[in-house]
Amino acid sequence: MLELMDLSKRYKQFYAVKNMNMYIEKGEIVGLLGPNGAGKSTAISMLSSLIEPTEGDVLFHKKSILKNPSPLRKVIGVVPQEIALYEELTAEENLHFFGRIYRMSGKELRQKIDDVLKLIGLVDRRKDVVKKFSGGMKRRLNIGVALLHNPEFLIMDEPTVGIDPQSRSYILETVKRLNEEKGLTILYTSHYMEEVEYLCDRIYIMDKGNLIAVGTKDDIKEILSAEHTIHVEAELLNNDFIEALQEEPTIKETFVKDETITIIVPKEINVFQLITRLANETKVELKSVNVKTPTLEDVFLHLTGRALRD
Ligand SMILES: Nc1ncnc2c1ncn2[C@@H]1O[C@H](COP(=O)(O)OP(=O)(O)OP(=O)(O)O)[C@@H](O)[C@H]1O
Repeated sequence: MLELMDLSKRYKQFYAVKNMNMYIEKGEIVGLLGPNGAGKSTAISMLSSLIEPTEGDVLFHKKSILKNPSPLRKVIGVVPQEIALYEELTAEENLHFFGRIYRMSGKELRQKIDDVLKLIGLVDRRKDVVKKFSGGMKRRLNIGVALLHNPEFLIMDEPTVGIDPQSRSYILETVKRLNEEKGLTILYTSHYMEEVEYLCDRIYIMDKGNLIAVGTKDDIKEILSAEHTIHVEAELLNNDFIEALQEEPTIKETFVKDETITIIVPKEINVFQLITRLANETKVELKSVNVKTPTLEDVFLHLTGRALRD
């Protein structure tokens, strides 16, 4: 349905997106994952024809959107990262305002506003002004605006940033339902691994403007198939232990977060023996050493040497 062909965006000498290739089939939820500044928003802006690429092309049903963006524009809904709502208007008034921009009116618009309010779980709050809403409710209304004109293809730019866990899971469930029940094609960008893992069949991972991994969840996890990801917990971590792990040549990556150390080692290494020895030498009391099923987060760590939320 949609294809990105060697798409690049350059600002002076700096490539925000470089040679990006991607396809999205009808009915899919595709994940675009990457840390802040990876180039996700720039890619989305190009593929939704908001900004022009420096090089490359975007094809919608095999036709370039650069020459003629209107067939795509008619069927996409974009949920921007920034909340775009009028604080002084009620939820209903906001939907009405944006519906009018989509040239909807009368009974059709009233019916659609009712449907959307139900879908985003804000029927009871329809008469409340947006400035009284929590961050999560604003995000949900932001999504509602993008759904007013019955889009076939929904682009969501980090729709769960900075919200409470309930709103987050509500949004994730809504995205799943929109796909399963209404057949909506969705491009979902996030820097949360677990969201993309939960929602998407196919995933593109970006870093510093480049795609660094592409495939199904299983394909991407396969990248780690020759390695184990181990989580090490200690009573009290000390720097000597961390340094010993970092300097150990058989350990590929060492990453410390709170009291847990994650390391990546080739499968053939007897990791329990190794860690116990290093802990003894540096006088660290181990709490647990667990081999984990690799997550996409581990894949990102493996590919870039950095955690996704650095
Ligand atoms: N108009 C612009 N001029 C110059 N540099 C830009 C411009 N827009 C984006 N960039 C740079 O391009 C890079 C990618 O930005 P982009 O917003 O696409 O990343 P992102 O993955 O969406 O991250 P975030 O989650 O922080 O929005 C960043 O380094 C950003 O500073």
